[in-house]
Amino acid sequence: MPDSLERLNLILNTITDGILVVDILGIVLYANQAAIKLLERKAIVGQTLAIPISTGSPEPQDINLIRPSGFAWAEMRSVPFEWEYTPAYAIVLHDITARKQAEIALQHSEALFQTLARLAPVGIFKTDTHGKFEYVNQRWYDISGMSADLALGDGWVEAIFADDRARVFQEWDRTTQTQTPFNSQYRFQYKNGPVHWVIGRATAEYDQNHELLGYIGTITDITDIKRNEAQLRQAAAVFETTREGVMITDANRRIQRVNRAFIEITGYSQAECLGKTAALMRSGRHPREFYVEMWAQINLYEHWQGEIWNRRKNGEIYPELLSISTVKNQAGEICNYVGVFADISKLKASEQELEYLAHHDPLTTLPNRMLFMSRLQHSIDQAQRQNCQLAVLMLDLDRFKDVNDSFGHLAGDDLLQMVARRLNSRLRASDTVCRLGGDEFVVLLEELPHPESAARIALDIIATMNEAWCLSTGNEVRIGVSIGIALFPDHSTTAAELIQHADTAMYQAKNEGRNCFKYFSERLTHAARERIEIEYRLRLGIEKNQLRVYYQPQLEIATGKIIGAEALVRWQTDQGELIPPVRFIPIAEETGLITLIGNWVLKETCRQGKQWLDAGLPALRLAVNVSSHQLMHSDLCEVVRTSLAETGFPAHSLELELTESALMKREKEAIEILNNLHALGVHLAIDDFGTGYSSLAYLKLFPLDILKIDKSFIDDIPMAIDDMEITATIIAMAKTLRMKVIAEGVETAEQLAFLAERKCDFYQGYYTSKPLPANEFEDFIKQHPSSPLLS
Ligand SMILES: Nc1nc2c(ncn2[C@@H]2O[C@H](COP(=O)(O)O[C@H]3[C@@H](O)[C@H](n4cnc5c(=O)[nH]c(N)nc54)O[C@@H]3COP(=O)(O)O)[C@@H](O)[C@H]2O)c(=O)[nH]1
Repeated sequence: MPDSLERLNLILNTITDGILVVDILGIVLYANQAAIKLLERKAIVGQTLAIPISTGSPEPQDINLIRPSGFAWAEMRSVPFEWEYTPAYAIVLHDITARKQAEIALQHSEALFQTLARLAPVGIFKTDTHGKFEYVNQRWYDISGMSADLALGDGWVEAIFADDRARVFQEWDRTTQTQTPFNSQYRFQYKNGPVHWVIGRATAEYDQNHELLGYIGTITDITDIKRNEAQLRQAAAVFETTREGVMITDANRRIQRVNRAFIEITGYSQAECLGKTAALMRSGRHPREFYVEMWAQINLYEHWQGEIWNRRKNGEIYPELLSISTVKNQAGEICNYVGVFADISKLKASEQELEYLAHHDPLTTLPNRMLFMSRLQHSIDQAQRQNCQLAVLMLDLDRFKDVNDSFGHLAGDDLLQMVARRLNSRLRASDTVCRLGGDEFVVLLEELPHPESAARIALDIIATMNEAWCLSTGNEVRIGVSIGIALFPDHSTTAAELIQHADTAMYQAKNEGRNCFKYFSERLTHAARERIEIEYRLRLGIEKNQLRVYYQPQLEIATGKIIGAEALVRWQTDQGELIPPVRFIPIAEETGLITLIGNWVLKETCRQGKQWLDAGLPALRLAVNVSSHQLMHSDLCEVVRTSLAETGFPAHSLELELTESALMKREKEAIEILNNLHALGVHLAIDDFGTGYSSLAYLKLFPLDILKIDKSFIDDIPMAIDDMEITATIIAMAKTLRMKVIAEGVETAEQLAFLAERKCDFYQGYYTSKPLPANEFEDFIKQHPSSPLLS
């Protein structure tokens, strides 16, 4: 390199721009240090360059340089000139890489901003230092309703909802004055367009020198959130203020939330329920199957509604009308169950109240006609199934009108209430008393033992009504009652007809002079009156000591010896009439008088027996009848024990005759009583054998000594082969059981001969003697110490 070039090179190497000399083919002829550095090539002279060496214009041109370390930018100027006599170009390369990169970054950032501003879900605005809008994005327009050109400057103010404008200005002013961030909720509405709630945020923007450039802000549309908030507030208000209890559970039915009404109804606090299941309130009134079915329905139909009994915290059980619904998540899975319920205890109570009012007489609170008819129908159905009798008694008060007319309706009402109370107190709990209206009452008697029993109750009612009545006015009055009686099934089998017949009978009673009863049929009225009269007279007769004991001899068939007698009661009236037991024993059994009579007969027989023993008569066994009522409703053992003790009659000389039906009524109790009696030493006989359903096995259960063949089997011997076979069988059976056998009602020698042939042990009957008064029986024994018949 010549000196001049050397010096030029030294100079050019001090320049920061790259200097190149290239020939017209682009081969580098010279490069200064700055060019070598810029192009990042060491041995560049002699090489070609991939740059436009001649632009044809002296104007600078930005070119892109490809370097090992990457792209670079240079501003290139090229000037043609002659280098060592050869045409060439002098090229100056000014490194503008940093500026270019900044420009590109700015372009990218601008593009990015535009994209973000376009896609952003928020409205974006930019203002100058005075708050005048310089830019808004599309979303800002969507929210505000105002186009960008109108919003610029102060135009945006028009888009603020009128009511919020003053407040927004205030807050914006504060932001500009204090240069603190703006953050406010307000509304946009432009020209009656839709209202949009927004959260507006803005912050000041500064340059590198901390000079205020303006403000950049966003508006976020929160209209939906506000709407949801409002709906949630409404739902929360409904949840908390509704009178229905609400319970929300998770998918595992664990309680998550309850409302105030729930707490008030159940008594459980929120904390006491959380995490528990609704089983907390189970009443125990529903079987397990009820809940299984309920949940099956919820799972199938996603809903269940029904009435359910639950238990409050204080233990009270109450009815609820409950709806349970499922709540599902977006995946369709159940995430909650919601139970809404109303406490319907008051509703139920008023329903019951209405039900009560519909079926009861408000004055007396007695059942009314409607309820009576339904109970009567029910009783008829039951009586039909159980083959029972029942009676309807129609009652009409006598002289009630006089009380009303004389003392006023209030006194009349007072009397009716008292009548209702007295009727109720006199009747059994199973009987139904109802008021039909006015002074008419009707009574239903169930499980009537005997048709005449109704008459007895009617008489009791009449007596009760005839007692004095003290009105609230202070007056004492007397009334009567006429009663008509109709019987099921004798008079009718339908409810309506029974009422009608009882009504007819009641009018007949009224026509017959009032204060009396009448059956629907004359025959029954007559029979009932007769029985009632007998009952009345029997009571008197007992008091007046009119009962007698007759003795019918019992003989040993093989020897003809008198071995004892059956004691049989008789009732001898003052007039000397001898009333047979068949006429009064059934009535005595019905009324319970039988116990009185039976106990008397027992004691009298023991007394007489002892007297005969003391008088030197042969030892005889005296048999006394015991009725089923006596067996079950009195302390028979004690009565027997005291009778024996008080009279001194030996127990082994006493025999008690019990009927099959009496033993079969209450088997277990009967066995115990008989065992106790047997332990006393008395003999026990089963009376009327063959008329009931006794079996061999059954007889074995009782400690019986003697079996008495019923008269009905003896009557037709020797004509009735069947009866003879039965009698023979009974005798054989008794022998198997090691029991003695006695036949009753023996009236003929043929009957006796048959019994003797069949080895029957004893007999009694008119063939030898009718039942005799004690003195005659004594004579009989003395005259007939033994019978020569079979000897
Ligand atoms: N609980 C009580 N029941 C008693 C008592 N006294 C009697 N009765 C029962 O009354 C029914 C009728 O008794 P009665 O009219 O005394 O008749 C008895 C005999 O007189 C009668 N009899 C005896 N032999 C003959 C006969 O040859 N012919 C005939 N036509 N009648 C005859 O049988 C009756 C005895 O019956 P039973 O007791 O089954 O041995 C009767 O059921 C008595 O039981 C009493 O004090 N308490």
